[in-house]
Amino acid sequence: MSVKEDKIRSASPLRCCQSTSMTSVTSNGDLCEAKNTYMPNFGNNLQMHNNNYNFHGNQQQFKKHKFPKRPPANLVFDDITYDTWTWSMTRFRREKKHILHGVSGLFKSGELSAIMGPSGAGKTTLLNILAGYITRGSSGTIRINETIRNQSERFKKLTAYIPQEEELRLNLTAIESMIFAVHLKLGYTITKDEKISQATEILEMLGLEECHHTLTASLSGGQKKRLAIALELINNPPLLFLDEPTTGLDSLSCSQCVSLLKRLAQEGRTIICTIHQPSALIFEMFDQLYALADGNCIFQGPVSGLVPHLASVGLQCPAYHNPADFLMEVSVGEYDQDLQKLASIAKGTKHTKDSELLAIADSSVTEIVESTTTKPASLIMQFFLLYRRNFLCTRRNYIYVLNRLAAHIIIGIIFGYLYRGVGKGANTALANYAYLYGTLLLIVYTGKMSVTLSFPLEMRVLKREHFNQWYHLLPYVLSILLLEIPFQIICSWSYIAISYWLTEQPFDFRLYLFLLFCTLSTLCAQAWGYFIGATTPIKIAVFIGPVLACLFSVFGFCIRYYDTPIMFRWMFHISYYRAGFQSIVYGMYGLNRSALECPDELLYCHYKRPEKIIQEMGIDDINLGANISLIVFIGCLMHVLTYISLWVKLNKR
Ligand SMILES: Nc1ncnc2c1ncn2[C@@H]1O[C@H](COP(=O)(O)OP(=O)(O)OP(=O)(O)O)[C@@H](O)[C@H]1O
Repeated sequence: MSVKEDKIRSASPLRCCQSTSMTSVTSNGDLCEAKNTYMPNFGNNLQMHNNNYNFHGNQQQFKKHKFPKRPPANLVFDDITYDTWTWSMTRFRREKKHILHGVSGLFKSGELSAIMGPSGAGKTTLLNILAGYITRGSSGTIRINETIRNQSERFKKLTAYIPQEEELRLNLTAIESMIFAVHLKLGYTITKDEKISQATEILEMLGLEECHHTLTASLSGGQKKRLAIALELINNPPLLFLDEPTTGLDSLSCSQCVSLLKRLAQEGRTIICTIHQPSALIFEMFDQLYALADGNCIFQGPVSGLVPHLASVGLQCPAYHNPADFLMEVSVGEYDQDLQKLASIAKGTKHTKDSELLAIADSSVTEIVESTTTKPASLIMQFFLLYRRNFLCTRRNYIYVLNRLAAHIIIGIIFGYLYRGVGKGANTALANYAYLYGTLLLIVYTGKMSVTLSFPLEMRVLKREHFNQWYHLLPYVLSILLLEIPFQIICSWSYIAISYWLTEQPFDFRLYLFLLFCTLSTLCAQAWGYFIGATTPIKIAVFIGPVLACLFSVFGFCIRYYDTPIMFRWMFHISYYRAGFQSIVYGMYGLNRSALECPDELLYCHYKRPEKIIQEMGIDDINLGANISLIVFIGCLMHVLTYISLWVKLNKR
């Protein structure tokens, strides 16, 4: 190292990080040794990073794509607390847990700010509260410029939140994801060509031009992260929150990601992210630092001020030490420092921050909201876009689709073969009874379980997209249902077509009754599946679904109404399975069906007269209309309950 370089290093405010790597990236993304790039002050360091972390030469693109200028949105928060209740396994009682202890601070527009602290310090919790992603359990005030933030839509329009797991649609390519997002977010405000060129430009700006046609599932961790950012940049929000954007990335992708965020901040956005333990190089790229320990703020200010601040309280950062690591060590108590004291010193600096804030000329929130001329898609357009997107994803996932269809066809052949010809004979009436039960059980299971298991996975993407104002809940739910319902009907009918024919059931109006009740029952089960999937964690959903199906299937098949203990008779009345099954059996053997065939070699056929079956099963006086109403009512009720629970989950966090 030259004497000159040595001098430069010792002049750096982060002089304890002399071990900083000097590697950089060329325009084609290769790692190489940096030449004369280390700058002694933070303003110039940015220059260094801009030179080093050039996303495949997309600097020009960064300049080319101009987002409309929006007024600055500064975020000020005061006395934020967050409490939650936990269950103590040792004391067997609920206990209140204080996670944030009245933290205050300021994040300014045009700056890239980091919330740092050891694991469990409350970083994600604070970020979520500031972003509005968590509302319950917290207190304190959050202001955007001078306006106190509440849960109204206009504040949500100003922010974008990117969770740690990006939660992207894995079956779409990068450009498809962008184009759907552009359509949803910008509606009819710009032409289709403008939308496509905007999507392309943003992707190029973020160094994803090579990945236009790559499925999101195949993107690398860093590319996924950049795609998640690109998707949220479309409507140009002035405030961007990112939860651990660098976690899981290698050092190169990490630097690219932070460098990108820095550039976005320099365009006037307020960018806040949590970060775990950055390298010295990445640490330097942040403008502001907000350090947390045990739910208290122990430092807030420019990154360059950290080492001098710690030194002023007697915590000398050792030479050759990354200040970010040093901060972590202090935060976990390795230097026996009283963290409460650090917290109270940090609180003392708050007044300076307030006066600083007053000095920044603020625009009102209304002005910021009105600074964009774009309007999102209408509800109907949202529905069609989401429907198209789901259709595309389902088509791409054709293995799953084919498996589901094939399973119904194969089981139809197996069941049909096992029970072949049982539909017409008097001596096989009980076997037919078992076939009818098995058929209903199968389509109830497949209808329910296919969505019970897939819906919890949907929830995470739904949460991110809905929170970031991509669409409303109603078009989303309708777009899912109107794709899933026809598919389930096709699957059930494929099974029925094969097994009904093989078992030689009557081909008259009874076929239509059979189809009607099978279809209603499978759709009602599907509605239950959505409800269970939307309200319970996946581990519970996998057994709750089958248990409920088994429980309700007992009524009507294994046990008659009059044999059921009085205390359980209500289950008879609300069981859609019972209603479906009894109606199917009634349709098969009631309604004046003529005598069943009794083979010549048999002297006596107990069920030659079909009404005997329904009399013995105690279903000779059922009301088909009432059963249809019950199944339809329960199906609709479940959809309404699913909608309400989703709404609560998305809006009352
Ligand atoms: N809903 C909750 N119920 C119980 N405890 C919670 C809840 N949310 C957060 N916590 C607790 O609050 C503390 C802070 O959590 P948080 O996720 O904010 O930490 P963090 O600093 O982001 O940690 P990490 O870096 O490991 O992600 C942790 O001890 C966590 O267990």
